[in-house]
Amino acid sequence: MSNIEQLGALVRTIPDFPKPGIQFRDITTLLQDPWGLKRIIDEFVSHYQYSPIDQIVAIESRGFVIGGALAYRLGCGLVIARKPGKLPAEVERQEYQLEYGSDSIEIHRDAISENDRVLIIDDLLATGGTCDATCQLVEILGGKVVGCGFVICLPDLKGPERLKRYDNHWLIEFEGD
Ligand SMILES: O=P(O)(O)OC[C@H]1O[C@H](OP(=O)(O)OP(=O)(O)O)[C@H](O)[C@@H]1O
Ligand SMILES: Nc1ncnc2[nH]cnc12
Repeated sequence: MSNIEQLGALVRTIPDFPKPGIQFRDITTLLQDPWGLKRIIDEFVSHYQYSPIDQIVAIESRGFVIGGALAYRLGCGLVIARKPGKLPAEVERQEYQLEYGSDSIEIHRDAISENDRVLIIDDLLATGGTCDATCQLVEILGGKVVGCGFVICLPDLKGPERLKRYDNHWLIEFEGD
């Protein structure tokens, strides 16, 4: 088995969560495996180590875990994009549709400076709504999105098409969702 196949085998699939018909790809089982956690961070480091990045924007909530470890390894800053009402200072907000509902995402207005080179990190790319909204927030604040990185992509939900204007990278794919 390749490293990537082994990583995929560490992801747990929960049928009908949080709604009937959704196959929930649960990365907690991957994160709690010492080899798995190190492997995903090392894979991202080797992909992004020569890209000029000022800030990682990590998306709530599982994106925080990966984004935090990666920002430490790449020596860049960490900005958190949060669900509404969680950030204490002035925010910019975008609404978006999810595979299973709608939501909004917020970022502190002073977290991104003009021309900051920003890498967006999340655990999973499904429809791309969450990441697209986050990219828009970064651009409204004057940042440049240099890439979007995910542990998992569900290509059938067309996230890569929605984000085709960006340089997207993911480690594991699950077809048929
Ligand atoms: O590509 P999309 O269709 O936008 O879906 C992907 C998003 O959905 C999940 O988060 P969720 O909204 O479940 O929130 P959580 O991480 O806080 O549990 C996942 O962690 C991504 O952020
Ligand atoms: N199928 C899925 N599994 C885990 N997180 C998701 N976010 C959106 N769709 C998801």
